[in-house]
Amino acid sequence: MKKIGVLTSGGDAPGMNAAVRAVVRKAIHAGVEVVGVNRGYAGVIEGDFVKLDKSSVSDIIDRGGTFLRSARCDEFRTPEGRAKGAEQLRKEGIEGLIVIGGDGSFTGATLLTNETGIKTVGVPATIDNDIACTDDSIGYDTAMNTIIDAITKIRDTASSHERAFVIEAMGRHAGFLTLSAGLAGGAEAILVPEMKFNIDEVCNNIQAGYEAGKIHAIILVAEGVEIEGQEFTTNRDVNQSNAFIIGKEINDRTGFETRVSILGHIQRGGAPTGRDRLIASRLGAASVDALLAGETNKMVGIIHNKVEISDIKDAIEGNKEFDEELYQLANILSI
Ligand SMILES: Nc1ncnc2c1ncn2[C@@H]1O[C@H](COP(=O)(O)OP(=O)(O)O)[C@@H](O)[C@H]1O
Ligand SMILES: O=P(O)(O)OC[C@H]1O[C@](O)(COP(=O)(O)O)[C@@H](O)[C@@H]1O
Ligand SMILES: [Mg+2]
Repeated sequence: MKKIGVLTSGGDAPGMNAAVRAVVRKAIHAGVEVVGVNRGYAGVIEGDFVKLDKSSVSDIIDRGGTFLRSARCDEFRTPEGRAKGAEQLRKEGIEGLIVIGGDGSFTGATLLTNETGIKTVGVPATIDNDIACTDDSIGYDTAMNTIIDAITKIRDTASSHERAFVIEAMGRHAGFLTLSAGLAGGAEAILVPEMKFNIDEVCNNIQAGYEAGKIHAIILVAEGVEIEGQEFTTNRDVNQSNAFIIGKEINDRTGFETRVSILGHIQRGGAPTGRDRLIASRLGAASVDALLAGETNKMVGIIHNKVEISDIKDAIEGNKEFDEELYQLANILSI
């Protein structure tokens, strides 16, 4: 392989830049040319390419977002869009493509490979950490720390005013981010889509804490939680968020005056943590190794602190196991 492409796709995640940097420098080290694709699959279809050399990735290891920019591209969901994309890649001489993104981006990658023969390797990057075949995805650790920081700040004002706060965290349909941030942030209650909850029980626990002298209560809620009788909503329409319904219940049933805080896209930004820079560097480099070894339809991940290569199909379709033990521990420690 003489020339490879790299793109970032789907929701951006802190550490994507560090991953692109690793791809570029590892490939050049191996004597391979690298082309950056701007704006994910939209750039593939439009042929929006930029040649990347070692210096073009200087000063980005510490920057949030993605300098290649990202997109959600509907045209790539069609076979015609992907055929157009493959034509652009071939015209540019790109023989293999590294896709840094989430499950949706990987679905696009595997369809591109199966339909057109363009080789692809995925690098997991999403704050949601909802991808199987890797313990962590790039961006998750930074987002977790952003949420913890928000909890700490909100707890200050919650205590001053003796209030309860329902804080909504991202994660689409998954509660991984909420669980880890809620445990590490010391939330009084953690509500995630993977675990059924009883609003009476949640309110009783909060009320018991209030009566025992607690002057704050933090209820961390994943955006994907479902409440019986309510339709699934995400924070794209904050006014529909289930966090408001939960907040009203808590306000009305406990002695706590309650406020709701939707953290939103603040969770996607900021300088990546050391841990995210490390896994981004390791996975970016490993994706180049995999592509140059002739692999395709694969994803590189980190399992038990070792880089592992998996079939991308397993990463997309595999159910990432929710850690119920950790959830139980969080409940015990919160009371
Ligand atoms: N089923 C699909 N078929 C083809 N392409 C897809 C599919 N799902 C997602 N994609 C492509 O990947 C992009 C990113 O996916 P998305 O789900 O938005 O984010 P993420 O990759 O972070 O999960 C989409 O905008 C689309 O271009
Ligand atoms: O930025 P958008 O398009 O509003 O999407 C919000 C969604 O993207 C995320 O921040 C990240 O999800 P992906 O990594 O799968 O794109 C989700 O947590 C959230 O539900
Ligand atoms: Mg996704």
